[in-house]
Amino acid sequence: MRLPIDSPTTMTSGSSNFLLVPIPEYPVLDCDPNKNVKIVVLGASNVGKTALIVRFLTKRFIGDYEANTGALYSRKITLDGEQVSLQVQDTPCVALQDDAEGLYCQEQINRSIYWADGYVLAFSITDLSSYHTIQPLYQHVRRIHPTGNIPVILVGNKSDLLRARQVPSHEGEALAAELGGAYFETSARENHEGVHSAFLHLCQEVSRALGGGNGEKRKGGLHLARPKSPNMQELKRRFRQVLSSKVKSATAL
Ligand SMILES: Nc1nc2c(ncn2[C@@H]2O[C@H](COP(=O)(O)OP(=O)(O)OP(=O)(O)O)[C@@H](O)[C@H]2O)c(=O)[nH]1
Repeated sequence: MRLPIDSPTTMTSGSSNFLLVPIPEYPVLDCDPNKNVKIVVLGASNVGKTALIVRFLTKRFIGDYEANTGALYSRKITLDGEQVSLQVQDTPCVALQDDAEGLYCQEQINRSIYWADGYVLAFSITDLSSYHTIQPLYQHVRRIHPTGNIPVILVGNKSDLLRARQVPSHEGEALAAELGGAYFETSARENHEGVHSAFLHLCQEVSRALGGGNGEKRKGGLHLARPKSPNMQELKRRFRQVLSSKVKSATAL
């Protein structure tokens, strides 16, 4: 999902909840690379990748959507008492190929995988097929980073939709153990704390990896341009568009 951004305004229109959320951008150029945590959120369509990011960064849930084209968000956060520059890359969805072995994965996503230091692999507990994309997705990440530790968490989102559950918790836990990461069940819709704990855990893992010997090793391979993302101008343009259409419809009433 891609969101309209850059205004502190909350708007509601009809049945849809249209929340315009400011997510501040910070320059990261002056930052010690070891204090620059880069995370990418990956998963199948509609699992809540954008909702998770927005929940983590703004504590809010938004409910109006547009297919995600891959926004990059920057924040300063405090990790273990230290200021760290955090970048979170949202991505378009990945999908399994017909043989269910390989993945349809846009080049833009490959660049993001290469660029990132930590990985949120997200599925929806209400969508078994989204769970089935995780293993091939992890293999794909592994092909791009064949050596070293890969800080990763597995997130089973939409835990508020218990009646529609298709993936039992123990399957999530088992898969996470196989991938070497922690498992979190979250509801971006209903609960900030769960989402926050999940992202914070990953940030800490990345921060440790960057600070340690392994981090130094990986850093050598990670000096490349940050992935393309819609820039703030584009997001501002969209925000203005949305705002003016809301004003027009309000005037018409
Ligand atoms: N009930 C419920 N709905 C959620 C939750 N998280 C996201 N959604 C809804 O799921 C839909 C998809 O959310 P997105 O954040 O756009 O998902 P995405 O993975 O970014 O989707 P793509 O752009 O297709 O890749 C939206 O209708 C959200 O409102 C959740 O925790 N619970």
